Amino acid sequence: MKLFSEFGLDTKVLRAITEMGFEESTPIQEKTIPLALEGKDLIGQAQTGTGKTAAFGIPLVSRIDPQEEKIVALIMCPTRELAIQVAEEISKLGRFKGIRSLPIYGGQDIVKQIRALKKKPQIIIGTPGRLLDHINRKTIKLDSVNTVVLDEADEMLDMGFMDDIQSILQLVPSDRHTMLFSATMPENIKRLAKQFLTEPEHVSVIPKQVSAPLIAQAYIEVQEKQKFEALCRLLDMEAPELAIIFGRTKRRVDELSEALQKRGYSAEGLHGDLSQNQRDNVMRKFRDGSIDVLVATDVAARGLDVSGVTHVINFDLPQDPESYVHRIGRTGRAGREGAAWTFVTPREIDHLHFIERVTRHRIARKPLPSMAEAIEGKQRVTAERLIGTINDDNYAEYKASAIQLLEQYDSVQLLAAAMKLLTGDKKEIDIELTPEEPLRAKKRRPDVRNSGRKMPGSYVRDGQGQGGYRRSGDRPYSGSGGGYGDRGRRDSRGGYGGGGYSGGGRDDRSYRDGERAPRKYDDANRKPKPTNSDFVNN
Ligand SMILES: Nc1ncnc2c1ncn2[C@@H]1O[C@H](COP(=O)(O)OP(=O)(O)OP(=O)(O)O)[C@@H](O)[C@H]1O
Ligand SMILES: [Mg+2]
Repeated sequence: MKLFSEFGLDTKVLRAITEMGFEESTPIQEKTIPLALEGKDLIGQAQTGTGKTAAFGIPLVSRIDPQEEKIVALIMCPTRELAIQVAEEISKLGRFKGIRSLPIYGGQDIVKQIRALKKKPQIIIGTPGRLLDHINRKTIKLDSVNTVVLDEADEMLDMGFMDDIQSILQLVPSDRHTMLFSATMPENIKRLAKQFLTEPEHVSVIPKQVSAPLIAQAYIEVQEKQKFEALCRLLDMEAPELAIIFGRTKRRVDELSEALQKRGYSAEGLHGDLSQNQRDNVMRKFRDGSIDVLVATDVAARGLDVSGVTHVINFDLPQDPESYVHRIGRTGRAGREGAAWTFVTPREIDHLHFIERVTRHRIARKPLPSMAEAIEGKQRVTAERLIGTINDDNYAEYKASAIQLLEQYDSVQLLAAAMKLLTGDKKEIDIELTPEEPLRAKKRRPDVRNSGRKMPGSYVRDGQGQGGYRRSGDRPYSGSGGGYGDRGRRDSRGGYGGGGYSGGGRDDRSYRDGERAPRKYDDANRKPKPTNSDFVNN
């Protein structure tokens, strides 16, 4: 592994990298940074959570002159949350060099964005729809842009952004430097690359061998009606530090987050029908740990990076294998371990096997956690909280009443009652969710093992990656259950005030969660590929 100090980077950029806690480059960074520093066009593919953002971000900020008063770089992302997150990382990287960057996304007050644009950012990070709005209003001009990055390009095309991306790229001078990152390389991405990239270098670090996965994958077979109880037991047993739970539809996400709250969990929902303010708030709370559970549609499946996410739970099976890989890739990032659990109803087992075949990874079957395991988990966490409070030594004012109580009651009795209170147990509250229909494969799945299809590979970690690029001072994730109240390092990304009203609203396309445009692949040579239309929501 190459150290960042060995790339010959500007000292200010290197300082920023060091302050972010990075020492060693990840494989995609090692390959991409030297090429991009030279201005070579490239197509990058690497597993989830392996630092693709810094792979393009570092050379990007390195090549920009802080004196520049025009927009010289443009980064396009599929979702608003991702635009905000990438902007945050770019701003950290460019901080000491004095680089100005700005996220531009739908749902945020356009007047506020226009005001921010007056501060002359050099880098714009945006979703295609809103970017085009600004271009049409002439509040963003692209004639000085010399670098373009397309992050999650395949997802942007799947969302129907092809026309917007093409219109935008046609406005950027053609002697630019272009970098395209994509999890998969379907024909439409190849075509886009051919049209807009110049002799691109293809940088792919997707190991073929399945070994030493950092994400432990398991599934539980469960009836639709039992899913919620199963979820509560799983959360109790595993005691995640932070968890993301994926539901199939917006209604599902709303019902599920509400139900979890009723049962005493600290959970909130995220989907495309919420206002931008609500979305920003939920993400902020999740990032700073004021909620432990994020319930989301696939809008959160791609790219989101929140440190401390130890668990991903697929409450509903995802539509396709790609979605599965991206969803579970929200954990097990940057050399850390993670756990991914998937609920499968009996009628969906075939679909699960299909996902296993495409991802070339066996998903272990696990039994439904027993009531005893759930209780044990919950009590362990409660005990840890109590002990943590003792260690903090900040409870003197409670001592007098404790002594008084001990005169009247037995100590075990008292402590047991206090623990019951602390667990916040609300098992007695009945919950009923609207059932979702099972996902089923309509016809026999083709064997796609030999289709040459490239999956983003969190499931195919190369064993050596383990810990190879852990941040300095990081503590490895210590198995399930541990560390309640010990949030470890947590990015305090926040501070992105969402505006009120949404302007042009073109981006709304990106948030049709659960009803995304069907994927189109027209490469005659490819083996049949799953498309959403292959599955029936019957
Ligand atoms: N060299 C490094 N050393 C340690 N941590 C790193 C390094 N590079 C990036 N990271 C951290 O790793 C995490 C994942 O990075 P990033 O979000 O860029 O991954 P990604 O490859 O884009 O994943 P996805 O495919 O899910 O979008 C981030 O928290 C980032 O700060
Ligand atoms: Mg990413």
